[in-house]
Amino acid sequence: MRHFDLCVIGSGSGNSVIDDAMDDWSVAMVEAGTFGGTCLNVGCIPTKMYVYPADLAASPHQARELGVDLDLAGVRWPDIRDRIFGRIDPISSGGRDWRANRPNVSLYEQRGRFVGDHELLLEARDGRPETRITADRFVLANGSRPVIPPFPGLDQVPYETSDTVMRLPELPRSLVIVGGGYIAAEFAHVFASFGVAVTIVGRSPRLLSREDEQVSERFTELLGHRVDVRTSTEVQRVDRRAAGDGVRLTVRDGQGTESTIEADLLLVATGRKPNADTLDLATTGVEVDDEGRVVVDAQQRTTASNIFALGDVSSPHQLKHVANHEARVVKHNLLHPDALVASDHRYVPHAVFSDPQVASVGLTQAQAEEQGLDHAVAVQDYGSTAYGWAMGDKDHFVKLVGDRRTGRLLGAHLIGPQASSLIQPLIQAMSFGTPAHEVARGQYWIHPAMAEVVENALLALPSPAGSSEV
Ligand SMILES: Cc1cc2nc3c(=O)[nH]c(=O)nc-3n(C[C@H](O)[C@H](O)[C@H](O)COP(=O)(O)OP(=O)(O)OC[C@H]3O[C@@H](n4cnc5c(N)ncnc54)[C@H](O)[C@@H]3O)c2cc1C
Ligand SMILES: NC(=O)c1ccc[n+]([C@@H]2O[C@H](COP(=O)([O-])OP(=O)(O)OC[C@H]3O[C@@H](n4cnc5c(N)ncnc54)[C@H](O)[C@@H]3O)[C@@H](O)[C@H]2O)c1
Repeated sequence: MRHFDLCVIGSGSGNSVIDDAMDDWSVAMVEAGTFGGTCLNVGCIPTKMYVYPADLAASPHQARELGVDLDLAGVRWPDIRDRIFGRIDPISSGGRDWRANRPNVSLYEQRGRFVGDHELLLEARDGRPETRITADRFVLANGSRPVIPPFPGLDQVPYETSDTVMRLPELPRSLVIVGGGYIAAEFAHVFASFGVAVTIVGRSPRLLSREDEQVSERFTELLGHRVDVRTSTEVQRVDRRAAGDGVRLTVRDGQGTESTIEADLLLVATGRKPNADTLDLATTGVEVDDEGRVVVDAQQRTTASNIFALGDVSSPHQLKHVANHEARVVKHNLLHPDALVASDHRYVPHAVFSDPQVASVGLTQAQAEEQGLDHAVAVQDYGSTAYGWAMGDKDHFVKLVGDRRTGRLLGAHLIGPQASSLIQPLIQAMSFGTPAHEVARGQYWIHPAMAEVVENALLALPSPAGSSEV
């Protein structure tokens, strides 16, 4: 049985753990799926490559209100799809080849599961024989997968998940999406912009229900102008549509009324669960929590010695920037076992790349209230700034929650154009502990850029006595 200094399971963020400083280590990289993991192949990157053309396709509507008549002559789905995967697939295969050819790395393209404390069984696959390996250290970086709810009839009909929907041969005429979170919000924008009749079935009263309530309410309202949004609605069963292909969902709304929704295609977007359960961890001493996540401490150590974990398999955030950060921490801690560092999860931001965009960091207003914090709230409309006038904006805003005592930000919640970029100075302020007033007044803000909406929101928070007004 071959023995390694290090074994990394999962080639997404796990791939970046392997460093030149480990050139004299023998390393096993184990990957059961497409090299590069979720973000590159079926996640962040292809979705955003779809969102950009979707933004273009949706622009005639906004342009019309500003006196510019544009017509959307058409959407060439195969061209959009092939541009995206023509770019991504070679990155995945190039990354795979580069990794496979490193002299100190053995790439096992097989599913791994533990059969002993530090012993992994690699299942036979495509002519590769079943193999066992051992290693001194392991990194569990094997991600998460879509949750498929047990709706009656779902196993009898064809359906898509985010893993498959981006490679469709052609656009459907209609699409029903079950779920009201990130994936539903982003794909609803993409497909609706491309002319598909989209229905979202969400069981919560609002879409993006974990966002600040005001943001989630506004998002639900605005997406509802372009998409048939059914909130507080539960799926009762799923059948094939009577005529031809497609599906029929029987749903029940908040009043208990049953109705049916028919569509060419069904997209299930009801969350992702960690892949910890695929590793047979019972033999290792690695603890898994009630939600199926590998338990890690601040240094990304599991409860078993010399086994680290990172990313979706252990993180409640399920975000690529978090997985990347944790991979840097694990790499450092593998190389410097006597000087361990901790992950910084104080201010984890996220963005939803829909239309409108949503971005958020820190506490919502409701969380600040629940925690009994002495807080102030400022809400600034994009439309109150010069760039907002230029865009004719009537719908979007920046909402800040500030700590009255320290003058620092507790949370920031943006809904509107470029929210994912506009939020960055606010993440920076929170991470470095800069008071809101200092962020606003301690630097120039370019006039009349869109970022003035952030400056004005900061200035709308109460400033500590004696703050500079200059
Ligand atoms: C549609 C979609 C859009 C997203 N958009 C964003 C976004 O815009 N921004 C953002 O921050 N995040 C986004 N995410 C989330 C982000 O993709 C994930 O948080 C991130 O990719 C997780 O990285 P990871 O390294 O933990 O796991 P992965 O990248 O999933 O890597 C895990 C790898 O392990 C392999 N594996 C699993 N089990 C085994 C096993 N037993 N043996 C061998 N190999 C195994 C898998 O095949 C996979 O390749 C999105 C996710 C999805 C699904
Ligand atoms: N822009 C981004 O950063 C981005 C984009 C896409 C995905 N992601 C990551 O991927 C993860 C998965 O995305 P997602 O949208 O699937 O999950 P999500 O957790 O954002 O949303 C899941 C939705 O499904 C609903 N749901 C769950 N079980 C259900 C059931 N049985 N019946 C009906 N509805 C049900 C929930 O109420 C929720 O609205 C996200 O949590 C996020 O971390 C991130």
